[in-house]
Formats: sequence, structure tokens, C-alpha cells
Amino acid sequence: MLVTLEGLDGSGKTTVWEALHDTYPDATFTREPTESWYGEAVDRAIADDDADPLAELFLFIADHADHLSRVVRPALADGDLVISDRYSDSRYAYQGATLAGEVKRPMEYIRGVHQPFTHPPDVTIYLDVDPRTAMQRSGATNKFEQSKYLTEVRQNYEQLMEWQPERFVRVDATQSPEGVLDDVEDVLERLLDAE
Ligand SMILES: Nc1ncnc2c1ncn2[C@@H]1O[C@H](COP(=O)(O)OP(=O)(O)O)[C@@H](O)[C@H]1O
Ligand SMILES: Cc1cn([C@H]2C[C@H](O)[C@@H](COP(=O)(O)OP(=O)(O)O)O2)c(=O)[nH]c1=O
Repeated sequence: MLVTLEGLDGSGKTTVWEALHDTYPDATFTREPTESWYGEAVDRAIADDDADPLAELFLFIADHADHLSRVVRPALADGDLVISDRYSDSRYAYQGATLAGEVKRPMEYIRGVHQPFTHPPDVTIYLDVDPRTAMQRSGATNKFEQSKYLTEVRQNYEQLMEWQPERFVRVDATQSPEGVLDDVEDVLERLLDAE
């Protein structure tokens, strides 16, 4: 089963993802951007305020393609529980915002590029936090962590949840870290029991 964690920068994804290592020691833990050379190229784009948004999208997608073939598909083929800190929805929400005005219907466009080759998550846990809190927590260290931009990203996540309500579980990420982790663990326990 493929479970992804999504949300704004500072929503607490990495904190939860790290804590889940203890709960599910046999799971495959992974993340996007990855640590491959494709991921390093992505990191360069993130650090470049003048990166072309379309070129940046395709770097993220290249990293995703490599991630799928090298990590996600083999782990799923072995029957593993795979838990990814960010995945394709980050592209739909974030690049959906950077490409507004560059291409028509950017979220539909980006989903269309993924559709022929991606492996969609079975469940996506959305850590819901307002952009202000997200920015306070993340320290607004990169170009994506700006209030107006994160507001658009959040709207895009809301749109994705409207399109596919069955895939998403929303968790209130303004709670304490312990409260957030309890909710996420409850979700995972129910899912794995139902398998
Ligand atoms: N529920 C929470 N309440 C308050 N602070 C949190 C919470 N979860 C995480 N943090 C803190 O916020 C910062 C960003 O958390 P992190 O897990 O890295 O978020 P993300 O991976 O979503 O960017 C870290 O300093 C972390 O300790
Ligand atoms: C995976 C991914 C990340 N991003 C952005 C979100 C983050 O601002 C940045 C780096 O991701 P990440 O390292 O997960 O940041 P954080 O832990 O702060 O959430 O890249 C995209 O814009 N598109 C994507 O597809």
C-alpha cells in the first residue's frame, strides 16, 4: 500500500514521517524531492528564484519517474507499506500555482502528464494548516514559502480533495505534534486493519 503525506511547508509532514519509523519499522520510508542526482537538480531549481517554472516542473517530474522505478514500484512489488513524505500531489498543488498564467488549467495539465506513468497513492494524508502558521513554522526559507503563494497552493490542495475525496484524509495539523501523530496513526491503523 502506498501512503503519502501532503501539506504546506511547515505543516509537520517530516515530523510525522520520522515518528512513523518507530511505529512501522518494516515500512519503506521515502520522500520527494529524492536524494538522487535528479533530486539534487530539483534542489538547484528550488534555490533559483529565476528558474523557469515549466523547466522546474519537468525536473520534479524526472525525479518522480526515477523515484517510481527505483524505490516505489520495487517496494510495492515486495508487498511493503510505502510511506512517502510528499509525492505527486505536491506537483499538482505547487507547480499548479507556479504555472498559473503560463499554461491553461495548470493542475489538469500536470495531472495529465503524470497519468500515463505514475502510481497513484492508495491514501493521502493531508496535514491541514493555514499559510500563516505554516510560514511561522517553516521559517519561510525558500521561494515557495511566501504567504500569497502558499494560499494558492492550499486552494489547489482543496481542489484536489474535492476531485478525489475518497483518496484523501484530512488531519488538523494545527494541533500539538503528539495530537497530529495520534490522528495519523489512527488513520493508518484503520487502513491496515481493513486490508
Ligand atoms: N504540530 C506541530 N505543532 C508545532 N510545531 C510543529 C508541529 N509539527 C512540526 N512542528 C515544527 O514545525 C517545523 C516544521 O516541521 P516539519 O515536520 O519539518 O514540516 P514539513 O515537513 O511539513 O515542512 C519544525 O520545526 C517542527 O518541529
Ligand atoms: C515534491 C515537491 C516539492 N515542492 C516544493 C515544496 C517545498 O517548498 C520544496 C521542498 O520540499 P520539502 O523538502 O519537502 O520541503 P518541506 O519539508 O519544507 O515541506 O519543494 C514542489 O514545489 N513540488 C514538488 O513536487
